[in-house]
Amino acid sequence: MKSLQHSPDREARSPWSRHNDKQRVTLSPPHARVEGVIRLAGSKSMTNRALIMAALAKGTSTIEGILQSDDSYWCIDCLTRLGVKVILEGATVLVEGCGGSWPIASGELYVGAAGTVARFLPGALAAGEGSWTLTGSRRMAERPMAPLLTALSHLGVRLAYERKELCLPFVLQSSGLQGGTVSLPGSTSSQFISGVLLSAPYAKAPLSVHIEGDVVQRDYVQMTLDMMGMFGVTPTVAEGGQRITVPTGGYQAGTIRLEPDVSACCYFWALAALTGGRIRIEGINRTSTCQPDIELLDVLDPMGSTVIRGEDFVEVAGTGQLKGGFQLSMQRMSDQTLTIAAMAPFADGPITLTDAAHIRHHECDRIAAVCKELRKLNIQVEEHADGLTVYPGRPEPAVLDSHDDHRMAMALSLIGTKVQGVQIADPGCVSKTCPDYFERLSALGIGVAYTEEPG
Ligand SMILES: O=C(O)C1=C[C@@H](OP(=O)(O)O)[C@@H](O)[C@H](O)C1
Ligand SMILES: C=C(OP(=O)(O)O)C(=O)O
Repeated sequence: MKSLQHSPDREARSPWSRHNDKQRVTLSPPHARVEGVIRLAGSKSMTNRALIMAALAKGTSTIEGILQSDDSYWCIDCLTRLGVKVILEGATVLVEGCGGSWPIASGELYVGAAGTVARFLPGALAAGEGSWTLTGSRRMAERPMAPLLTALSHLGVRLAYERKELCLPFVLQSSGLQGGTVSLPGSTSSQFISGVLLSAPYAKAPLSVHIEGDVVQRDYVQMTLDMMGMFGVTPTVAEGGQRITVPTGGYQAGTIRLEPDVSACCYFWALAALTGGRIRIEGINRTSTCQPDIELLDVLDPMGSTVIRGEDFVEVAGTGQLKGGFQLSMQRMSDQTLTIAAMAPFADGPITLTDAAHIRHHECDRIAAVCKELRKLNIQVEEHADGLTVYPGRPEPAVLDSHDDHRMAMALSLIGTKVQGVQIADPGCVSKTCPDYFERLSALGIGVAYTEEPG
């Protein structure tokens, strides 16, 4: 096989990762209708928010139903290196909070490829006193950090960059956060805003966050506010959501149960829609969840699937024939751009996805990457600055590059559930958020065969 253009950064794979000895996975369509009732691990976004707030809180918190993946591993690893006791019992963690004062006030912290850790930890560190070096994966060192770091320096944090200004790696030195007002944009990532908000209860005076302009995936900011409430802090939202003021006082420990990861659920609902199968996912309530990717259901429905929203489950049943011929803004659920792009060749009309320019700064340039891989399957695609148009077609077998991106691998694998001979390089990358993805596909009747790395 031709060598991969994007050699994976295996250092960012955690002990919770699997299949890093596999060069490729070959997928095959199922022999029978895909049917199943499944329960997935906790949301990545909720897990890392809960871990960080529990670590800052006063007292011991119990977090039930966490995700065990690379992103949460590196979060726990950083907190442990800061001297916080994190005890894992199955999918429950007990976190002995430090009350805002980190027991180990220096050292090196590696955030892996996790945007949530890279963007949430600096503020949390700055809430206490100390000097730490933050490093991350090759890609994380390229991903934007500037608005967050500029805001933190306005709040009194000192930052010294080791390679490139306003990027990882850097040394962060803090003697506590000032209060007052800080302005920052959310047009590249909502995580900058969440990162400042999570630290704000530890500022020396009330902190008011002024958001400049639109926020991509704004619902993740709401998730941050909702979860701050679970740890006893209630921010005030004004000016149509553009100003958020956080009282001082810090978090109180608590016991919380996390929802399943809806972003991962979406691949299984998409699988049902694509193959004419039926997948019920338990533990999720369509109306109460704070995870924005739930809106994929509102796309699968008009695309021709039946969506049943129960009290504690969501079920999708597909007909196997998808409707296309529409344009859709992905601003609120941009992590699902790749999922819809992978389904689109099987629809009966072109699908245009827009308002997702910021996903060029995710685990890879997702717009360029998905266009490139769809073209390898001989699918007609147009790349736009903020999205893409995918035309109906018959995908041909090909070896696809996952670009060291879990969502590229998970979304492109869906094509292999319809077409024989689709191969995905570096299947291990799914461990960023869903280490057991291929085992779950296999349990649902999809053919999953691995090719080992040579030598
Ligand atoms: O706050 C969060 O947990 C997330 C916010 C979003 O990032 P951006 O706002 O950077 O797009 C999303 O893509 C990511 O998977 C999780
Ligand atoms: C963009 C993503 O992750 P991160 O938290 O690293 O930004 C993602 O999971 O799709």
